[in-house]
Formats: sequence, C-alpha cells, structure tokens
Amino acid sequence: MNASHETLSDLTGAPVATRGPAVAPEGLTVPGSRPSPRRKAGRGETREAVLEVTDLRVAFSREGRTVHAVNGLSYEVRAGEMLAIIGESGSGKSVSTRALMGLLPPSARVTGSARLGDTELVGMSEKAMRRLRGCDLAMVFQDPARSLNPTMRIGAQIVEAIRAHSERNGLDKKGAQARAIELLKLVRLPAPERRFHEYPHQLSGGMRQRVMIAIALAGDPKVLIADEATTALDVTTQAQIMELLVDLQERLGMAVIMISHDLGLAASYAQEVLVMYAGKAVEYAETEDLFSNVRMPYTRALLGAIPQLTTQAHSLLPVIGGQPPDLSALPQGCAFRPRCVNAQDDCAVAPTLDEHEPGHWFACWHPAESRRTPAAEAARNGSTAATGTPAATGNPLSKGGEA
Ligand SMILES: Nc1ncnc2c1ncn2[C@@H]1O[C@H](COP(=O)(O)OP(=O)(O)OP(=O)(O)O)[C@@H](O)[C@H]1O
Repeated sequence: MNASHETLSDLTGAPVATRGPAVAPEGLTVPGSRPSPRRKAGRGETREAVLEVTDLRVAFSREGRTVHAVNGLSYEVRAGEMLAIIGESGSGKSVSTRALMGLLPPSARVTGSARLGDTELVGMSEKAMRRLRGCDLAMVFQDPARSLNPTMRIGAQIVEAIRAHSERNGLDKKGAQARAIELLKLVRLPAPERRFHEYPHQLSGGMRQRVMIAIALAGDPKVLIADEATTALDVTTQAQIMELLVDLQERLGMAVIMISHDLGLAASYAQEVLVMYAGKAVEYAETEDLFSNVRMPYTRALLGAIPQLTTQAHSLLPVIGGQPPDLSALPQGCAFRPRCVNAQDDCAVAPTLDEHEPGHWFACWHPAESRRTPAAEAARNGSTAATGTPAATGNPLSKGGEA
C-alpha cells in the first residue's frame, strides 16, 4: 500500500474524501468535478505504475482450432487511478483480465508479461497465484447474487476472506470480525453491524455488490478489477457503486481496472480508456483526450452505436454493423478492415498501436481527422481559461464530445 494513502482504520469512521474531488451531500464524489487525469508519456507523470501488462496473449485450444482471444495487449495502471477497458462483446476484455488472475481454464495458453510490482503474473504457479489472488489482485464480478454463498451470513463470508489472508494480516477470528465490520463501513453498507448477521437474500443488489467489494478489499489489493461490476444494477445504484470505487481507489491508493461495455460510465469515472478489438488495444488515451478526439474508426463506430448518451443508454450494449472477426481465423492486416468506413488497400497490413499524439495511442492507417489542430487547441485552452473550471474533465460524452 502506498504510504501516502490512508490506512483502513484511518478510513473507517473518518469523514469521507477530505481531498480531491468535491463531495456530494451524501459523501459521494461528484464525477463532473474530478481532477484532470494525468498520463505517463511526457506529461510529468508522478504516480507509479502498479501493474504493467506487456504483449499479453491468450489462445484457447477448442475442437482442434486455436481461438486467439488476446493478441498482444499492453497497458499500465497506476496507483489511485482507474483504467476503463471497453469494446464490443467478445473483444477480449474479460479473458485478458482473468489471465492476470490465473482464472482461465487449462485450455488457455497465456504468454507475454504482466508485472504487479516485482511479481510476474504470467507463468506463475497455481499455488503462488492462490496466495496472491484476492490479496494483491482482486476482482469483483457482474453478479453478486451468484458470487455470494446464499447459505452463509455475509459477515461470515467477509471474515472467511480476511482469514484467508491471516498469514499477512495476522488477524485471529475476533480481529477478523472487527475488520469485517470496518470493511462494511468502508463500503458504506447501511447498518453494518446488523447486516453482518444477515444472509445475501436479505440485501438489495447494490448492497450485495458493496459486500462483494468489501470481500475484494479484505486482502488490501493493489489492483482491483471490476468486470462489468455495475451492469446488473439500476442506473442510480450503478452510479453509487462507481462513486464508491472512485472514492476507494483514491483513498486507498488502489488501482482499478474497470471492464465495461458502457462508454458513458467509462467517460464519467476512468482516468484512462483502452479500447479493445479482436483481442488488441486499438485506441488508448486519457479519457477526455480519447472521447473528445476519437481517432480510431472502431471507437467512433462504438460511440455512434449508442442511440443517445443519456442515463437510459447506460445499460445498452453498443452494436455496430458487420460481424466481429472469427478469432480462430483472423483476417490479414487490420482486423476491423471488413467493417471500417475508412478502409483502404493498405489496411491489408496490420497497423501497430503507436503514440500518434502525445499520450494518444491508436492503431490505424486512416484515422478520423484530429481535433487537436493548433487552432482547435487555442480555442480549447481559451475556453478552459475563460470558464475557470475543469471543463475538459468529467464526462466528455455529455459535453458534446465526439459522439
Ligand atoms: N474457454 C474458452 N474457450 C474458447 N474460447 C473462449 C473461452 N473463453 C472465452 N473465449 C473466447 O474469447 C473471446 C473473448 O472473450 P471475452 O469474454 O474476453 O470477451 P469480452 O470482451 O469480455 O466480451 P463480453 O463483453 O461479452 O463479456 C470470445 O470470442 C470468447 O468466445
């Protein structure tokens, strides 16, 4: 844990969010007033990368064929920040993160590198992975009802998770119970002492997801992966859970990888966004930069596939014309070529993911025109100075972004 961040006991009972973004009356952070995201490449980045993924590949053997689900994925996540991984269904979002957790079936072959601090995750033995999983690296899934044991009280489930890490935390049963209550307070479950003794079916969907987050926090993770963690929730609860994650990430100095098909959520809460197609990163930038200056035709298509970027659109899965590629017979060149409005003959050669503008990476020979022309930049800087507010932060989609 980063020493500059608060400890768990500092946090429980302490007032919420004493620095950083503005605080809503209920103590929840306000997405529109979040601080500007920072990025490594040449912008004076100060925060450390806690997870560095390099050329990650995952292939499954299935019925005599090889399914190339992840095809050379690289990114990094820093302490206290959120990276959103977005993309169509089947683009490799879940497989790429499950590979980090060692949660893939034996038919999966994982290569490349994923370094969590000094620890290499790829190729790690199951025994070592069991020690690390839920500890340095934790995951929250879409359906808390299925992840929780319906026959166990929630307190007992959290205590079990804490006790699983007793080698590290040195807590006996009583200490673990006290910590479980602290965790329930930390995730702002109402009436934590009472809820401790309740069963999952007595809680709402949002409360159950808070319990799952408490379990994920039991090992004091450096990186929390939220795989469609709010998809099953109504829009209001979704926002509350996202705000909770943002708050925890900032206060505990934890990095969060948010996997989502919801571009609006990514735009509202993440510092950086990585867009995946056919198991590859095709666009990668700070959130505001990406959504206000989309260069990759696939990202544009994803944005264009959302009928209206209103709150109602939050649960819609973007669907774009044409079929996603067959991952066991990927086409030569750019995998998006058959569906791309800008495709030309030279797309038969695969473009690499390059940093075409400072901090803005994309893999395309014929991208959309950049909005970062000198004139546009001058106008943009002028308008930001004129308003005196972090106009470029928050949810760019709701501020007349690229969509
Ligand atoms: N066990 C498996 N064997 C073979 N192929 C698999 C296996 N698990 C996943 N895949 C394939 O890997 C590809 C990527 O799947 P993944 O679940 O990562 O997609 P995703 O982007 O998370 O999609 P969604 O948003 O629908 O969850 C898919 O084509 C999927 O069919």
